[in-house]
Amino acid sequence: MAPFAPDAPTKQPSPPTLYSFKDSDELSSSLAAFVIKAQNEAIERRNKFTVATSGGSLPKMLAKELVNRTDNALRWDKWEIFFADERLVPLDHEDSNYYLCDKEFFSKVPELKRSQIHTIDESLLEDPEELSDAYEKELVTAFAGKASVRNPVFDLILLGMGPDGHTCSLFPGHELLNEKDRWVAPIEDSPKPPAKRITVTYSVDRSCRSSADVAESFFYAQLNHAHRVAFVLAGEGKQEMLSKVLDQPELGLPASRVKPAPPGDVYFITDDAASKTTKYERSEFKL
Ligand SMILES: O=C1O[C@H](COP(=O)(O)O)[C@@H](O)[C@H](O)[C@H]1O
Repeated sequence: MAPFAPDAPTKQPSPPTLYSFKDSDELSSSLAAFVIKAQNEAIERRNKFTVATSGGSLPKMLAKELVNRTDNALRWDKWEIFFADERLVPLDHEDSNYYLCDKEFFSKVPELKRSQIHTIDESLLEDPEELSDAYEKELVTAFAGKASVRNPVFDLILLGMGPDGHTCSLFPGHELLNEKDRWVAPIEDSPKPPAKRITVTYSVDRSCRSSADVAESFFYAQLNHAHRVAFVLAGEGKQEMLSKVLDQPELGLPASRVKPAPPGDVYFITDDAASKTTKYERSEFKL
């Protein structure tokens, strides 16, 4: 399979694809099939699978059909897991996205080693800037093998969306929506507690930092540089905001701004309760 080579910046991102399923069971089994396809393509491409996950309602829906499988479809040894956002609390704190993912998902997969899961550095909790820089470096190092080369492109980014349209820890109207420099940024005034967090940013336009990177003309990362980005949303509580995000992208809500550079794609994988009111066209789920 050809390596990911983002097209010229003049090419427009593809519109989102909406898959809607009758209930949460169907959503979870289709999500598992979607993840396995992304995994298989990534392994064929680079012999590993890099995934960024979120907290909130996602880990439970993700785990439902991924853990305890008996069909050998999952190649856990190839997974490298990162966090699309994280709260600045100890990793065993119940507000931690790692803690939640571990409780719902990782701990149920004995094949997954702790070294495959890239968590924040707990020793830096008192210094959000430092911690955020360290996590960015962690990401760069894991992707490129050395911190001086910077070209992470996630194979899959899994996102949730809050009732205000926030995704990761990117909140409506917040200055971080315009962050063009950092791939991972700290936020200390999150309107949803806890206030201190880090988040992956969009950072699509500024895809290089050093002149060497400029010469290396495709050099892409973050939310808008991934093979696949998937929002996973279930329940009536997501209905109103999903309609706004899909039907009124001009509102510029944080979730609407996720537009991966071609050939990356963005998907909304929902149940019918969440997608009930959107007028956006549903696509037939085929892999
Ligand atoms: O604060 C956060 O919220 C979002 C959405 O959570 P959900 O419970 O509405 O699914 C989540 O995606 C993010 O990781 C988390 O830090």
